[in-house]
Amino acid sequence: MNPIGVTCRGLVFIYRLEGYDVVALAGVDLDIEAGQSVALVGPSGAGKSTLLSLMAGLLSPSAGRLFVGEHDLAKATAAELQAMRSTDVGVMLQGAARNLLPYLSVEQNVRFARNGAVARAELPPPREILTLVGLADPDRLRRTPGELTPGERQRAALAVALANNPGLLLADEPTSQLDIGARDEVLAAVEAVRAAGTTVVVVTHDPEIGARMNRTVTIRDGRVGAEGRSGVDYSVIGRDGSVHLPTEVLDVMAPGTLLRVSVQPDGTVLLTPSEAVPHAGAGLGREDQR
Ligand SMILES: Nc1ncnc2c1ncn2[C@@H]1O[C@H](COP(=O)(O)OP(=O)(O)OP(=O)(O)O)[C@@H](O)[C@H]1O
Repeated sequence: MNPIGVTCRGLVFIYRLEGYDVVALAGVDLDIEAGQSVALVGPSGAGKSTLLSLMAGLLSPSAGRLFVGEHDLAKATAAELQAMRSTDVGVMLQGAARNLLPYLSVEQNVRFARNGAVARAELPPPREILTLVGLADPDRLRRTPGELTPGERQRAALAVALANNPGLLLADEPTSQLDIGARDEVLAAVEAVRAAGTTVVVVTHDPEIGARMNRTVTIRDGRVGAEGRSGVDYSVIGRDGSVHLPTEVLDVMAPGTLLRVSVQPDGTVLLTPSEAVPHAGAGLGREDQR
C-alpha cells in the first residue's frame, strides 16, 4: 500500500435540480499529503459529504481541479473512476448497511470486495484485514451483518473498504449513532489504519475523531473555513482573500461590522473595528496570524 495524497483547487460542485441549483461546494482549496489523517468537520449542509463523494469519484466536479494521487478526477471517465476505487481508494459510506451485502458473512463480504478489486499480488488476505479492525475471531467471521452489533457492523464496513489495500481511506460519519463502547472500537480500528500509513479522510461530527487526526478542516458554506492542528484553531485565507471568522469572534463582531486590517512588521494583522462602530469587537484588537 502506497499512501495517496489529495489536491483540491477551486473545487466547485453544484447539484442541478429541476428549476434550481444547489451550490454545495463554492471553491475548495485543500492539500492533503500522502499519509496524513484529516477530519472534515463543520455544520450540517456545509458540503462535507459532497467533498468526500468527489474524492471518491462518486460525483464529478462542476468546476475546479481535483487530484487523488495521479488521478485527475475532473477529467476521468466513469471507468477510470471505477478502476481508481478498485485499486487506490477505499470508501466507507454513511450507514454500515450501505457497505455490506446482507446475505454474506463478514469474511465473505471482505472476500467479495477483494475479488472486485483489480488482482494484485500484494493484497492482504481477508483475515489480516479483519484482524486490523478487531473482527478476526471465528465466531464473528461467520456472522452476517444482521447478526452483528452496530459497532461490529461498522468495523465490518471498514474492513470491506480496506479490502483492496487502498492508499486512501474515505469514511463518512463512521461513529454516528453508536454508543460509547462501540464508538471506541471503531475509533481504535480507524486509528490502526492511520498508524499503518494509509491516508485517512473522515467526515465527522465527533470531536473525538477530530482529536485523533493530524488535522481538522472545517467546511463552512462550501469552502474551507478553518483548520485545526495540534489542538490550535486557525482561520484560512481563501484564494479570493476572504476569511471565515471564528464563531466566537462573530458573537462580538456581528456580520456587517466594519474592520480596518493592517499588516504589522512582526507578522501580526490588526483587526480594528471601524470608528463608525465604536463598541464592536472590544478586546479583539489583535489577531495573531501564525
Ligand atoms: N443529492 C442532493 N441533491 C440536492 N442537494 C443536495 C444533495 N445532497 C446534498 N445536497 C445539498 O448540498 C449541500 C451540502 O450537503 P452535504 O450533504 O455535502 O453537507 P454536509 O456538510 O455533509 O452535511 P451533514 O453534516 O448534514 O451530512 C446542502 O445544501 C445539501 O442540502
